[in-house]
Amino acid sequence: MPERIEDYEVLGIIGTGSFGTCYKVRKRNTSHVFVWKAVDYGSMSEERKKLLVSEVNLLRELRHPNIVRYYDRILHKESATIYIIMEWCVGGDLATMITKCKRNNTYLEEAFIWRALYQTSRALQACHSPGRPVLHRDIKPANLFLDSDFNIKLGDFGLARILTNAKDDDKEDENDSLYAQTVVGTPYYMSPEVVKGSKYNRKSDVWSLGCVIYELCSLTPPFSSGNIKSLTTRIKGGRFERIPSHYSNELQQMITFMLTVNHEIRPSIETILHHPSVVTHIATWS
Ligand SMILES: CN(C)CCCNS(=O)(=O)c1cccc(Nc2nc(OCC3CCCCC3)c3[nH]cnc3n2)c1
Repeated sequence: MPERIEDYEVLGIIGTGSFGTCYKVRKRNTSHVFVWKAVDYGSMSEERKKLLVSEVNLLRELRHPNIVRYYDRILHKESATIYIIMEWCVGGDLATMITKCKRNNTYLEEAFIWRALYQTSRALQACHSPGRPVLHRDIKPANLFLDSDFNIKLGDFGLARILTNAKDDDKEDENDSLYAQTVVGTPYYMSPEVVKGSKYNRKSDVWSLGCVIYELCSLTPPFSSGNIKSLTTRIKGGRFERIPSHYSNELQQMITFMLTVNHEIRPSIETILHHPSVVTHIATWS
């Protein structure tokens, strides 16, 4: 029996993402808490709607301990809204965690940062697997969530890409780079190759992940500026301050490796997961 929106009780709104409104909901018959993202598809063209439904169906197949679980979708024709039902991540997102550290003048534990690197890499490995290259395109702290055991959950798969364009279906964006279209804020995590207009590729996710891991250490992104022009110049230059001195040289070297400007020599996710530093740190933790 397909689910209906009446099966859920809305507990509250938690915000609007790059594509729709996000609610915390409780399923009436089990009391389990979920998130649903309500997306208005009323203004979408027929083919965009088909793309959206096929993308959401694809997401339901993405089952991984470090990827936010997509459970189901409810097509509410009366309001031309699709409700995407997802796992509620009780620990919130890394952007909020970084903000709290800045406010309290505290730094994150190095062990947590290695774990975040490992778990996010495992999530990307699942997306980069040859069978189904679902490139993420929007790796940033606000898209990385935490469960009750502080495990990382990568969220907002692909959706941002498809749904951000949904609004202006009629007009094509002048900048065709899909990544640029999905960036709803300042592109702090955009890779040099995408800045230069090349196609987004698996190594672009590695660059963005490098920026996120840097930010978990320094509480600020490796490349920032007041305007996009100088930000993109800094990204292409690839130079950044060392992470705070209490973090190990090993972690500094791993981040430097991921932030290699030339994507051809930048490590792949596989290289990162098999890197001796990662293997050593994960062994001490697990
Ligand atoms: C940085 N801020 C904009 C957001 C801070 C975050 N606070 S919050 O939203 O209340 C909060 C507090 C505690 C837990 C959670 N859990 C959670 N949040 C999601 O999305 C957040 C939402 C995404 C669109 C933009 C607005 C925020 C999930 N998506 C799938 N599973 C999710 N689980 C959220």
